[in-house]
Amino acid sequence: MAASPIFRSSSLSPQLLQHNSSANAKPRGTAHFTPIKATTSSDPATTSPSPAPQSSNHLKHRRSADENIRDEARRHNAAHNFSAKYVPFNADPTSIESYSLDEIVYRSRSGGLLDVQHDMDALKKFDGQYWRSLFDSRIGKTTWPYGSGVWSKKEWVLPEIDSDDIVSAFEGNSNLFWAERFGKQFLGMNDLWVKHCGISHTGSFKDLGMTVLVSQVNRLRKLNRPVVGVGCASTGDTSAALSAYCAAAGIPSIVFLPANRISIAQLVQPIANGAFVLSIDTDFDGCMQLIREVTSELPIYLANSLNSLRLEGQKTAAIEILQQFDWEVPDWVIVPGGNLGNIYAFYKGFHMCKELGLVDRIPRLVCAQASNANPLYLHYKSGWKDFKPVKAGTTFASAIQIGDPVSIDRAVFALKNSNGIVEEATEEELMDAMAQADSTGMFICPHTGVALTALFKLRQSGVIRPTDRTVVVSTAHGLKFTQSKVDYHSGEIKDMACRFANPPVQVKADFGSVMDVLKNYLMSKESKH
Ligand SMILES: Cc1ncc(COP(=O)(O)O)c(C=O)c1O
Ligand SMILES: N[C@@H](CCOP(=O)(O)O)C(=O)O
Repeated sequence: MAASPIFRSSSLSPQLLQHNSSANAKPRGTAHFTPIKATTSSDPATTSPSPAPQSSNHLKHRRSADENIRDEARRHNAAHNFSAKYVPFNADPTSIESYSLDEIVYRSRSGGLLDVQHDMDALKKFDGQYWRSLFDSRIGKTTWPYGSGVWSKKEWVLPEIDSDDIVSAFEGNSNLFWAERFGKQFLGMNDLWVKHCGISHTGSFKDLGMTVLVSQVNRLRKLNRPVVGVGCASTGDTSAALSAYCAAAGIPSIVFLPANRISIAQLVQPIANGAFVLSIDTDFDGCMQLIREVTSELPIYLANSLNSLRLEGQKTAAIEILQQFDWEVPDWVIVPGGNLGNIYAFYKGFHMCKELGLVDRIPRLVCAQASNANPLYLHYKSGWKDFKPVKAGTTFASAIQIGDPVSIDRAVFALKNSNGIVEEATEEELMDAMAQADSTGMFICPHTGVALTALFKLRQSGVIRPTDRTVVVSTAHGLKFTQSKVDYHSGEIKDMACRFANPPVQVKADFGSVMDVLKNYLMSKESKH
């Protein structure tokens, strides 16, 4: 049996303290603040090893009354030799360019994307069974920080951050819902699942990435790095997550929102959490361009998924899916795509599980886009010839109304390496799919409607078979998008039949009238029985 990592003490990874001057190459729209070499009393290397695995199993006793869960974690803190650093995304294997995660850098020297690279050799010292048991042992506990679905995989996420610096709402561990009736009734499928990533602290999967990014910012601020606030451009979910996690940590947040293009529920989230909210008269792509320029000039840390830290948290949803299936691999995973960080995050999570021996294959990935904002779909259909951004049109799936996705290269990589597919959904298709899912007991967002449309199409073409185990990723809570449901069920959408609308019946306040409508209703149900 492989040894527990926490039995082995080692010194702090040299990368953590190294400043790579190459980070100072500064392409337009990126920030490279010079880091100050520093250590804190909370460095992993300065803490003593604990005598048992860092699962919560070894914590037999209740902590004393004057101790909170952070204090308790501090007592159990352990040394290990796992580490991670930034490297250019999909770099040539001979490249030696890398940056410490304590540097403020979003782009490689050539202006390309970055990726967080883990020391896989160190992780591979422990076999797949070890990692499966360790992750399984942490589920459903309140031990800090492992009660979070993200931080229960801490060694694979940010191995070097001190647990004390972590900002978490115990996000993740979201419901993997067996869509029994929807699968049978509409698709003839018996093994269809919906991963409800939107049933989360701020109502979307962004919490998974934001806990990681804001935790690292918390650490950077303790290290006296020049970070005065954290900023993002958003279609509504990134801003909600950023403002909540920053508020929890007492860090200023700044959000750039495209005016009149996000739902009221999403707009009110950062306002309530005390963010500095700029409503800008442009679309998301315009906001994204502005925040990139601003964060290269001011000590504002960039929180969009251009920042590869975010994807380290988001990838844990993939690991969680495998874990929820007791480490059996589904055949398909369908993800709605906008700025395209998440599809890569899923790929990365699945791929790490394969590389570290937890599973022996990865699922095929499907990325689903709204037809009104479909640059990836067009690129796929062109046989991956040259990519052209589009001007994104209005869509009910407003959080993916994005024409120039920052993670296009990551998405193409993920799809090519998972034998993936890209599909698209018209407005009518996505709204019908959402209504059909809701009619079977779900309450999904329009983006999940896009993913379900992709599933309908792939079932119709026979690409996905009736018995294939399929997971649709639901990315946000339906309650954030109630106006779209009101419009649909009122049948008031121009050029849309709203086939599954279920409007309320207006009835007079007298017994006879109520009885009449009820009898009609019951008779219509009986005739369908
Ligand atoms: C609800 C929702 N679904 C899907 C997406 C798409 O994720 P990504 O931008 O990582 O492709 C987003 C954000 O873009 C979102 O907010
Ligand atoms: N849907 C996103 C768009 C920005 O995506 P990000 O993952 O790059 O932050 C949002 O909610 O803002």
